[in-house]
This record gives sequence, C-alpha cells and structure tokens, in this order.
Amino acid sequence: MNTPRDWTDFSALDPNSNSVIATYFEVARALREESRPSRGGRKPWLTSLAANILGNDEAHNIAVAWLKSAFTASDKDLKKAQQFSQRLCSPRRLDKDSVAIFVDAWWIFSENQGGTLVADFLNKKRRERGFVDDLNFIKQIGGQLQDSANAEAVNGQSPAKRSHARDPGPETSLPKKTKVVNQPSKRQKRTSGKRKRFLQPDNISSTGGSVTNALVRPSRADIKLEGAEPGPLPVTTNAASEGASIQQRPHVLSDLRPHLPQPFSVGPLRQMASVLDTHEEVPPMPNWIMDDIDIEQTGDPNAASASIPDNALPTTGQSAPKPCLQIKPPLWAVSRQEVCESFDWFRSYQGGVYHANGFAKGYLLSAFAASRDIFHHGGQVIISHGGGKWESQHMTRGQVETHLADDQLAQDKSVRALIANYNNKRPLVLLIDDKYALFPFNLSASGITYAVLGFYFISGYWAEYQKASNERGRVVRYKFAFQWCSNQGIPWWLHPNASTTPSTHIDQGSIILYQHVKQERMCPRCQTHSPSVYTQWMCLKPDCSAFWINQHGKSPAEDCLTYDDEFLKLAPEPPCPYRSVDLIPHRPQPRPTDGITTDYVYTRGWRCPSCNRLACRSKWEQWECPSCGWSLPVQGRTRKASELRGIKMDVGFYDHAITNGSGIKQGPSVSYMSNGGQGHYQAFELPQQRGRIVIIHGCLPFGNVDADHIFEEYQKHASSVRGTMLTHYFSQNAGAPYQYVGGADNTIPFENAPVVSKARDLIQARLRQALNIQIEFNEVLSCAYMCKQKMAFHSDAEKGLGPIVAGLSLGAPALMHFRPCSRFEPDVNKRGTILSLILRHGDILLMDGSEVQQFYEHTVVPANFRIAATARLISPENAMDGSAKRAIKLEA
Ligand SMILES: O=C(O)CCC(=O)C(=O)O
Repeated sequence: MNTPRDWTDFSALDPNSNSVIATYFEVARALREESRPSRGGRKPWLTSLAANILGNDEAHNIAVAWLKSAFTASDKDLKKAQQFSQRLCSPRRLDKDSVAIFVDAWWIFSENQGGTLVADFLNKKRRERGFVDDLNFIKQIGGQLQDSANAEAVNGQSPAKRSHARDPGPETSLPKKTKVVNQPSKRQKRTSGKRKRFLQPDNISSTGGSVTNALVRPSRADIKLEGAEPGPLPVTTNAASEGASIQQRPHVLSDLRPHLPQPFSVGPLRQMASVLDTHEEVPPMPNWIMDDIDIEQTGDPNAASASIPDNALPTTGQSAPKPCLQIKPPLWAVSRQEVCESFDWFRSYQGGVYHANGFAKGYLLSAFAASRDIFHHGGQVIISHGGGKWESQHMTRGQVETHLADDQLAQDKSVRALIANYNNKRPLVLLIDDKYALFPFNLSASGITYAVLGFYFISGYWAEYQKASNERGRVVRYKFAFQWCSNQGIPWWLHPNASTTPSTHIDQGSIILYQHVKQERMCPRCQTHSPSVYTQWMCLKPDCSAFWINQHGKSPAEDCLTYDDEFLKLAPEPPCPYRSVDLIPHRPQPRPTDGITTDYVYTRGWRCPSCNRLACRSKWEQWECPSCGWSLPVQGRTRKASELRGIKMDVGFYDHAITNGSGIKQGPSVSYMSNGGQGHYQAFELPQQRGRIVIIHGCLPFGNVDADHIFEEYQKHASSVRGTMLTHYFSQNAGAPYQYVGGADNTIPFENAPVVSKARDLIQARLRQALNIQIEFNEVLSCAYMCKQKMAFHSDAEKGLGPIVAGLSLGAPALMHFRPCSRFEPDVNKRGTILSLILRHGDILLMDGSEVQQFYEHTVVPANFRIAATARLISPENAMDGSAKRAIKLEA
C-alpha cells in the first residue's frame, strides 16, 4: 500500500481493501510525518499518537477524530482531535466518546469513500455481535451520494420528500433562513499551514474507480460566517481528476445538520447507531454536541421539530413504551442533590421553581402534570402549570397531615417570579425529571433522573380552573407557555443521534410561519385582555366574575378544551441574552495560584466533561464522576491555623452574648493548667437545671500547638479518612455508628483515622484538665466547613446519645447560637437566640446534660474554612436503631 504524503488524500488508498483499519494505519503514518521537526517543531504527543495507533487496536478512533477535523476544517474539531489524542497518550484508558467520534467519522468517511469499505466494516461488526443477516449498507450509502432523483429507488419515497431530508436541492426549496456556503470563508482564507491544506481542492482527488464522491465539508463556523448563495463548492472544482466519477453538489446547511429521520431511510450514522445498539457500549453523543448547540445556528426550525411526534402525550397505562435515548443529554444527573450542587440555574431541593431576586431561574417539569400540560413542536413549546399548592402530606409532630390542593395566586412567590420573567422577557432554564410523562424518551432506562432541556422564554401565561380533590372540586392554576430560545440551535433531544426510532414527521413548511403575535381578547366584564388559548375564548383572570366562563355562560368541561392552533404557534422571540454555554457550571481553578481550595466554589459540583453528568464534589481530593470515573484533582495547599484564626468576627461582643430574660446564668472565667500552659473556661447554666454549656478556651501560649497540628493533619489525610459525603459538606464519622450519618455504612473505625483519635484525645484531655470530667468518647463526627458553609439549627437528640457532647474547633472562628426547641416554643418569632458564643481555634464547646438537646437547638456559622470534631458517647442500641434521624440541616 502506498503511503500518502498528504493524509487528507484518501483516494490514494486501496479502495478494494477489506480492512478499513489499514486506512488508519495510513493516517497514523501520515500523522507521524506531521510530527517531524521539519514540519514546525516536533510534537511529542503526535509522535506517540502515531506509535499508539500503529500498535493499539483501539487507537484508530483517534485517527478518526483527525479525519473529522480534516473534513470539517473547523478549529473546534481540530482541537477535539488534539484533545483526544492527548488523552490517549496519557495512561488513561480510551473513553467512550472516542467511540462516538468513530461513528461520526465513519459517516464522513463513508461520504468520501463510497460504500464498499464501510459496508464491509459495518457488516463485520454486525456479525461479531451475532447478527446473521448482512445489511445492504452500500445501497444506503450509495443512496446518500446520489442526487434526489436517484434516491427514490433506494427507499421508495418520493424524491421531493427525500430531498427535503437529505438535500434541499435548488435554492428555492430551501427554508428561508438556510444559508449556503459556496465560497471559502474568511476563516478558511485566514487558515494557513496544515489546516489550510485540508481545504485545498487538490487534496481531494480520485484514482480508484470505486470512489464515487469527494466532498469537503465546510465547518459549522463557516456556515455561520457565510451567507453566500448556493453554488458549487470551490473545493469540488478540481476534484474530478483522473477520470473518477465524482458527483458534485453544493453544500448547504442541511448537510451539516443532523440527518432528518425518514420512515424507511436511515443514513449511515443512524445505521451505525443501530448496529452499535446491540452492543453494551452504546456510543454516547460526542462531547462536542453541547458545543454544536452553541455554534450551530441552523436557522431552520423544521430540523428541530422533525424527530419527535408533535404534541407528544403522556405515556401512561397502555401507551407504547418510550424509546430510549441514544445519547447523554448535555447536562444530566441522577439525584436532586447533584443538580442543586452543580447547576446554578436550579438550586431548589424541594420546589419545582427556583427563583432568586424575584425572577425564576429554573423550572422543573416533573410528575403531577396538570390537564392540558403539553410538550409541543418537539418540545419547543411547553405548557405547564406554575407549580405549588398541590395536595400534599406533611409530618407535623409525628402526625401525617394532608394539605388539600389550594388556589394559586398571582402573588405566590413562584408564580410571581414566573410572571416577572414574562414581563421582563427574561429566559429561564427548563429541566425535566424521569417522572415527567410528556418527554418522549425514557430517561430512567439510561440511568438518568434529571436532564436539563435548555433556555426557554415565557411566551404567555394565564389562569384556569383545574379539577382537584378539595371541597370545591377545583383550584385555580397558573399556566405558563414556555418557548425554546432558538439561538441555542436544535434542542439536543431532537438531534438525530438522540434516538434510533424514526418518529412522526411533522409539517416542516409551516413552522417558519409560526412566528406570530398571540391573539388576545378583552373581557367585557373586567375590561382586561386574556389570550385566546383555547378554541373557545374565556376570560382568564381569576378575579373576574366571568373567569373560566365560556360564551354559553358555563365553565367548560375538563376534557372538551382544545388549544387554539394559532396559540400554539411559535411566538416572536425576544433576544436571548444567554447561550447554551451559559448552562455549563463554572469550574473553579483546580490549581489556584494561591493554593486556596477551601473557598465556597470548591464545594460546588461539576459537569463531567466526559459524560456530561452533573455530580457533587463528593471527594476531598478531586471532582470525580460517579458514572464514568472521570476526575479532576483539586490541588490546594494545606491551610495553617495561623492564617485563619485571626479573622475578626463582626459582632458586638468579644466572646459571648446572653439574651436578656433567657434565664441563663453566666459563671466566672476559671483558669486551668495543661502541659502547654494556662487556659480558662466559662460555664453558662441553663434555666430550670436543664444542663450547662461550657466553653473551654485553648491554652496559651503553646497549648494550641496540638490543635494546629490536628488542623493540618485533618487536611492532609482528608482524602483517606473521609466517609461518604452527606451534602456538599465534608463530614466523616469515626467510632460508633451515628444514625445521622447513615449508621454503620458511613462510619470508619478510629484505627483508620489517627487524626480523629488525636482530636478525641485532645477533647478528653481538656475536659479532664479544666472540668475534671473523665470520659472516653466512642464516636467523633468530623466536619469541614468551606468558606460560607454553615450548619443550620438542630439538636443532637438522637436516641442513645450520652448526655455529654463536646466539640473541638479548628481553623477560622465561628458563631454558635442556641435557641429553644420548637417543641417548647412553636412560635418561631418567639424562639430567638438565647445565647451566642464565638468558637475560636482550639476551643472546646461542651454541652452537658441530655436536656440541653431536648430543650434547645444550636447552629454554627463559621467565618471561613473551619474543621470541627464533635465527640459523643453513643450507646449500642443507637447503633442498632436505624430509624433515628437527627433533624439536622446543612446549609450554604
Ligand atoms: O461545627 C460545630 O462545631 C458543631 C457541629 C455540630 O453541631 C454537630 O456536629 O452536631
């Protein structure tokens, strides 16, 4: 086989070879050539890549990435290829995305190489996976390369229909906004050196008879830049060399747009996906799909709507099972905690609407779809109720209470925020969970619980009555119509890679006409306007006496309302200030120059760059994806107590404040001796002999040396001693199981945590020295608070806890407040703080007496990075009783 000097020249390869891998060897050799010093300096990674490809069966995926970059000539693809190459050269294993690239590249490759090689390869793969029948890929691939008239023979469809899907044909048949590239773009003109060569027509030539086409795919960036009229691509002008039969056609946007599904015609990419379906390793969407969404202005909303049944209905009961997603959404998660800790657009642990500063930022579509909620135009128009006030059950003092559904009001926080978005034309982010019945794919089958759809603006809102099981039999619900912000390109779930299931085709021609102003009518009774949402107009203002009354003077029957077609058309869009990239969580610098990785941002989760999962930062030492194991080490320095302990507390007292009328008796400041020096303590007696709170200050001048060491050691060993993360808050339990942290499963023995033992020893020594209390604690909960984290009010009233709880404070100072428990003072306004203390580095806080926990609760608010080790004596029955739960809340 000849070695092509220019590895974009695939025509020089042996077209009869039945081993496609050989092609990659050629690519690899060319890559090696590229890495020669004479070509602009030795690139070691390229050299080792070449070596890898030659010696590693899997490595040809990388070559494919290069192939892709050659054909798209886009900087982005080039960068991807480099990234993947670098990854391969590192000891990490090849990730799944490379497989997806492989698929994608095959598609491109097939368009250039004709059918034989691709068909052989695909069928070989099929046979390896147990298929007995070979598919006629050649025909399909050939079909793609034919013009639309010839294509009819391939799948029996009318040329007109096919051409709509694959090749828009002459200019007149293109949707208005479609742009056509026929000139080298500014970007192309600017490109020099190796990249430039990819674009040169001379590189595409044909010497072998089986080469049926040679196309250079313009980059997506070029498509965006260029607005030229259709015409022959310059690259094709010289392509028909040496007698090869090369067909030329203008490149139009739809070529780069994902293939639209056709009932009986499946492009090679889809074929490939279905072939791979049979294999466990379903290729995920390449990572750059998110980037594609950013840059790809299809200008053709038809493309977006074609793959999903219009106005998909909930799949309940007998309905057909939903197809599985073949891709990973650009942002997805398994738990709500992951979403809230990683995704700034939705940080609501409970409600369905996340709002901040009076505006909704995120909206979760979940179960409880109200009547007439819809997912229309493939999800580009979604109508949903405003959330909140459904029938719910609450636990109040041990009793389950059912709260009946109630009317939503325009003043309700969530509704008000959504209306503010509408009035200010401010987009928000829609998310779905696996209980949202209207999404046409089965999320849970892919292990996905939450997925981010993207930015939407609110194109309308109104109120209506909804059936409910309350005494009136109905409630007022605010409904919101959300419309996809089209600057994001095609919604990801409409990408043809998303599903292997061809689905209903919707009328593509009409969508452009959908841009229209929503009709409204004035209510003769209240003189305000309501949109014409349904075929029968009604006043949709709940304050009006004519609310929800039709022209017959009646409330419409629940099931006989039909949306007005006009209303469902896409509304004119306000400008969207966000791009898809704004959805991606910011990742803090893993190696900050000052070495400080204890700031709040380091508590946030991340989006795994490999599989797009939103994941918590559950490990001290790194962000790690629980799905694919991808990790990003956090390389900070150990912080010294000296840099934190001096932080001033902005409060009006030096060490403590007792609220007037609390009944607390303050004891004198008493000194005590320890090996390192002298310390002092102060006790606060609670009223009615409910116990005492004592603060034992660290010893000066040298007594805090122990605490200094422990603080540093905690940080050094955090990765090895940490247990399972509870929230975005590093905590770990040692010794006896503590139900609050999940019992035995999340507890490690003291032997495995020497630093925790040291903390326990120091606490015990101080109790002995200062208060003459001899105690051997059998449990220590260690918590690391990053900057801005705090522990909300709670009490340590778990069954089996001994009466003495003592905690060592390390690092930054913290404020600790005590207040009466709700049980004794249900009115939260009367439950003010009775005692506040400043806990400083080396201090030990003792809560002495079980009633301290029964009658009071406490909160801790550190001023910056702080570690606390709280020691308890837990009886064995507590270890056995898995039901006990402490009502503790960790907050940031
Ligand atoms: O951070 C602290 O010092 C207190 C921790 C605490 O309240 C607890 O573990 O229950």
